[in-house]
Amino acid sequence: MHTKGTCCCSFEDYKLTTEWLLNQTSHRPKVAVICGSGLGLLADGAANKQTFKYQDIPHFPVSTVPGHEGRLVFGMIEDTPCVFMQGHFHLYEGYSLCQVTFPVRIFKLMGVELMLVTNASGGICPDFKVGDIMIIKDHINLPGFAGQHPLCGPNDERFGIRFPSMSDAHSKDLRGLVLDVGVELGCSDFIREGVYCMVSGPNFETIAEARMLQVLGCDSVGMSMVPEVTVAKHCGLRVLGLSLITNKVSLDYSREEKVNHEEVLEICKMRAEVLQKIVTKLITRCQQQSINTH
Ligand SMILES: O=P(O)(O)O[C@H]1O[C@H](CO)[C@@H](O)[C@H]1O
Ligand SMILES: Nc1nc2[nH]cnc2c(=O)[nH]1
Repeated sequence: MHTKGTCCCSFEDYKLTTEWLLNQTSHRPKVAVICGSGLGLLADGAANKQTFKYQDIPHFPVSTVPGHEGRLVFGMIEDTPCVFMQGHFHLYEGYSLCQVTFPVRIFKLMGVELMLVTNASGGICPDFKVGDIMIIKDHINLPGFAGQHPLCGPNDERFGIRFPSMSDAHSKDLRGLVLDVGVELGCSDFIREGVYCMVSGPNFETIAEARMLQVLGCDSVGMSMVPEVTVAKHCGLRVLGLSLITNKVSLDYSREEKVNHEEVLEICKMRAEVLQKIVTKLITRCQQQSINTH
């Protein structure tokens, strides 16, 4: 399982990792939060924390990208038991999509009902500003169009059906709730909604590629999240994605600025605190309204 580039997770692998974790912790999470680049501190608000390094968890891939700590943190947000992934996995690291999405099925087997995904992305929509938080309304699975899809291969009915619908991948109720939370926290002026496109990376877009994505209806672009959301939806989890706009994607040949990962991490640092408040309030509101259950 630690070998890169192979698609090799059996039901027994998922079960073994789940049982190992459940034997090591008394936490029984209902909500999973995947923290994107530079956003690991979303776990800081949790109480009663118990932390595992990815390298110590059987079958877990390890993080290789700066800004991804590589730790699984269990903890309570008020009365809700949660698990946070401080760092997630990418195709460009050399992992198969089976490895990239491995934790999602562990969450399912542990009893998680709701998955929140955060990430960093480049803004394509001309109205977006650096620092905006985009509620993901929908996504485009560009690698999936070329056969790089986490559900390719034999379907395991214990997780979900062969041909799952993705037309409601991103929960409408939860998207509405983020808008309400934004008003309560006084930050609705930088909360947006839009379509996220996944590319494999690791290079940032050429101008021609960025223009193509704009024509396709993409509001932002990044290198993650879509495989995890697809696998989560396949196995019946509710999903909400929040993408921090860390840079404006160049659509113009006369523009001199070039994006880099350090700048991405800098913007994440600037907005992590407010994102943490949104995530915490959202989880609390879900608990109050019991909308994290089906
Ligand atoms: O999607 P996350 O991992 O948050 O980060 C985004 O930022 C990194 C590039 O700077 C890439 O990993 C891209 O996907
Ligand atoms: N592909 C891509 N990923 C990003 N992650 C953060 N910014 C960007 C971007 O501009 N393009």
